[in-house]
Amino acid sequence: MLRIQGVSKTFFPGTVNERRALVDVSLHLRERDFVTVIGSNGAGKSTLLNVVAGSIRPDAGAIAIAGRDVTRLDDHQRAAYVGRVFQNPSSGTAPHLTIAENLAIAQSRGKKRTLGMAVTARKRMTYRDELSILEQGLEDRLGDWVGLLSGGQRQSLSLLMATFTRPQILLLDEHTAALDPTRAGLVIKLTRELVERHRLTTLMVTHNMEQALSMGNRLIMMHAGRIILDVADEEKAKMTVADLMKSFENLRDAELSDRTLLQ
Ligand SMILES: Nc1ncnc2c1ncn2[C@@H]1O[C@H](COP(=O)(O)OP(=O)(O)OP(=O)(O)O)[C@@H](O)[C@H]1O
Repeated sequence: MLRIQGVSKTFFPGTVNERRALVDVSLHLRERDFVTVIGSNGAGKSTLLNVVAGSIRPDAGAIAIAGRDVTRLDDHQRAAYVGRVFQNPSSGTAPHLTIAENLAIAQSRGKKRTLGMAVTARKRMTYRDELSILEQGLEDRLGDWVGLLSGGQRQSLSLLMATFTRPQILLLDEHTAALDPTRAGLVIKLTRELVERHRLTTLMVTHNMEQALSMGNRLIMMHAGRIILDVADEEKAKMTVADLMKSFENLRDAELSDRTLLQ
């Protein structure tokens, strides 16, 4: 479903600010794989999602979604294939438009902008049905501005919007990190339900080890632009937070000894 082959990305190459964000990364997701992505700050997790979404063009390598090479398509051209939810609840929704208008935009994603953007009575019924899945009463607030919603409600709406057109790939970039634990829990429950219901293939970045272990069928750990751990199925099911912490500690130790060697 998603094939990332030998992808590299360096920001500001050849300058003092050079950052090797991705180094020859290859990753293949089968249909309905749900992969959680962990790693320390600056490991390359968001850049990985950005190159899949098309908002960053890699320096080398190729990306194919559902068998189609999308490497040269920009993010607008990939919108029909990719749904995305960001960390900031404001990023996925338009605050000065109503809930119904936001959903109409989501519905038209990846299609030519036509009269289809109008919110018809029939569409309102569909939106009501879809919103009721969130169990937050938003189905009765179709005409409310999205800016009036709480962070958790906006993030739930973002998730619904990202999955509205049943994308080939769902990208979740720390989408619960800005929420309090109760709201984060609700959004995680909703994530599981929507991924299951629409049989989505998903890449989810998180700093929460428990989330990374309890969600999905596969986990990858990134460090310095590379995938350094890739576990799936039973092997993943057996892993504990302590195992993951140990992997992080080993990395730190290895880095410290590298630095000592360089001195
Ligand atoms: N647009 C950019 N311009 C310059 N450097 C960037 C840009 N985006 C990312 N980087 C750099 O690339 C490296 C990887 O960043 P990235 O945001 O992918 O890491 P991350 O694993 O998502 O980190 P975090 O957990 O802190 O969000 C970092 O060194 C970062 O400073």
